[in-house]
Amino acid sequence: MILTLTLNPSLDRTIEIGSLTRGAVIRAAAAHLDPGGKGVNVSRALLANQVRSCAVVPFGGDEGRQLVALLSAEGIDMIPVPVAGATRSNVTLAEPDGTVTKVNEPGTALSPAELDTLGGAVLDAAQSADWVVASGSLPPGVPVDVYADLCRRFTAAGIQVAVDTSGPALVEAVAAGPTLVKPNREELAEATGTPIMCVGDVIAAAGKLRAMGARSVLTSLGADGALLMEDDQVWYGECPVEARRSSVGAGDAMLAGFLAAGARGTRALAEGLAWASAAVGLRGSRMPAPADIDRSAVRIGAPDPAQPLVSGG
Ligand SMILES: Nc1ncnc2c1ncn2[C@@H]1O[C@H](COP(=O)(O)OP(=O)(O)OP(=O)(O)O)[C@@H](O)[C@H]1O
Ligand SMILES: O=P(O)(O)OC[C@@]1(O)O[C@H](CO)[C@@H](O)[C@@H]1O
Repeated sequence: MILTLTLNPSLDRTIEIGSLTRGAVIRAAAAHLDPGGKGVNVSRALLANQVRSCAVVPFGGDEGRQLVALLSAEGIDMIPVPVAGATRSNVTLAEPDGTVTKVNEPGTALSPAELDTLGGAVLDAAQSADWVVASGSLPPGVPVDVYADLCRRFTAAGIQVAVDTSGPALVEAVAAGPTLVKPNREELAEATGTPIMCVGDVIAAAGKLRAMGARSVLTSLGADGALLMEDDQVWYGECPVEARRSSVGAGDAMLAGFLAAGARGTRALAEGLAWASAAVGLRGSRMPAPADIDRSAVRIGAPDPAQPLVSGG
């Protein structure tokens, strides 16, 4: 079972527009409301593909109750933890060519008592877990080493830990020796303080994260695919998408597919790429089901360090 923790979940509202014009009144073509948050999405993707997962989710206010209702409607196995602050709403403006502009609220602070309750829920549920996935941003007021602390506890107990976050929380978590981290290009560049313009830069930066403590580094690179570094091996892969609709949640789908396929080597990398590309072809932050996933377009091989990264970085 894969347990996910999302300290900062969200209601994800995706609004489909023709084009983004600042200062204008834009008449939306359609709108979608999805349950969101990075760990939540990992659990949603796993559920959609019949892989056992449980999501620990703080929720507050009418928005939090709506989040829990949406997750219940999807059949998510979850441990909802009531908190005082209202669950945030994040808005995506999606254009016909797949370009997305995203506005994420900071979320509301968690009190030390609420954080303790969440930590206890995770520790209890982790007793029957193979993996713990700590994923997403931290709400205001949460100590930056919260993922690192959980990482130390679980690795000491022999439970594998995956972390997908950014900034100081990622740097702190890496130092705690997680089994796996899943930064995107920008998060990797920020964590290592190195510009990332080509595949060789990704390899060097992922090597820095391993030297800092991470055991495996799965770096997602948007339209440029992904690079996996584990032990002394490196693989690069890509999976073109015919019709981009929304890349929101594609990294979460990648992590879910990678974990579902055993979280090591080219088979897991290929599955992560296939799930991620499927997510890009779906509206909003929908997670792919088996019927959405096409593995035939996945290409895996040795990286070419000189290959430039062409998607936005
Ligand atoms: N335009 C695209 N074409 C093909 N694949 C894409 C595209 N955008 C994203 N992907 C796939 O999705 C994966 C994750 O994308 P990205 O690197 O943007 O992750 P992310 O920033 O963590 O996403 P999110 O935080 O929204 O989950 C990529 O590694 C790639 O496999
Ligand atoms: O603010 P964070 O936690 O970094 O990201 C939150 C978020 O953008 O991540 C998911 C996509 O990965 C969305 O469901 C959600 O809105």
